[in-house]
Amino acid sequence: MKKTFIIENMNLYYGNKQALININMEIKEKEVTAFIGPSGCGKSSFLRSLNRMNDLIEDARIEGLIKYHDDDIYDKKFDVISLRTKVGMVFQKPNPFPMSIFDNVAYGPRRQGIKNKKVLTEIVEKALKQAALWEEVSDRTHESAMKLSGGQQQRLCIARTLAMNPEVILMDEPTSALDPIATQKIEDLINDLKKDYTIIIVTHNMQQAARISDKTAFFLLGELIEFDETSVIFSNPKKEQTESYITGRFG
Ligand SMILES: Nc1ncnc2c1ncn2[C@@H]1O[C@H](COP(=O)(O)OP(=O)(O)OP(=O)(O)O)[C@@H](O)[C@H]1O
Repeated sequence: MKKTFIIENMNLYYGNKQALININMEIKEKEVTAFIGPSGCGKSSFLRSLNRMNDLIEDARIEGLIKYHDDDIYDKKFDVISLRTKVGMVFQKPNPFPMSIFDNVAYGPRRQGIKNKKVLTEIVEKALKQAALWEEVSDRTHESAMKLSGGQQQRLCIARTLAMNPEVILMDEPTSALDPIATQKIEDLINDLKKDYTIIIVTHNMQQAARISDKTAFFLLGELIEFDETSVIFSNPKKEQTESYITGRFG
């Protein structure tokens, strides 16, 4: 399988504080990769560095190499806008825009210059179907997205990302604000989407990582302790710290 990201000797600092220490990792195409580890270990910081969302944090600084396919994404000439189109992101708290369901999903394509109503309608319908939301909203796409339930809002945010035709979807604890039924819908959706997309998910929920991911990366205090097939991490980890974490001895 092709490599989507190659990360070499990567360090991340917030001012003087080092949050990630010498990370080396390869992320493969069309796999689900889960990042696990105790609070503050750097999972979200690492996720955000993959589409340069850390650029928005004033004193964040990155050293080392992050390659997306053949390109160094921190190269001065690299096009960050196109990176964020290809590498979309879904956040912990559903964050629909205060506008209609349709306009939420059409927002990105419109900003890319698509104005034709028929084309936009097709994009919106396809994205809502892919996000397993269409059946619930097909008769009210003109209504405010704020009226949807939390789980529906999160699937809408996934549809909004899909409408940009990404290759990778980064998810930062996408179910932590949801109830178990809404969580299961998102997990089913991730399972479906991995046929076509590369998915990287930060989760606090180890059962969730075990259920949905192909590979799992365990982080501790800014270091990548172990990265392997999910079945290996959860049944036969090589490092003692991983074993302690997955058996609930800390974190
Ligand atoms: N904007 C920021 N400015 C300064 N320090 C930050 C910032 N964001 C994160 N940090 C610090 O970097 C370290 C890693 O944080 P990060 O949020 O990446 O960890 P995490 O594993 O995702 O934690 P959690 O699971 O609690 O979200 C922490 O010590 C945190 O305090």
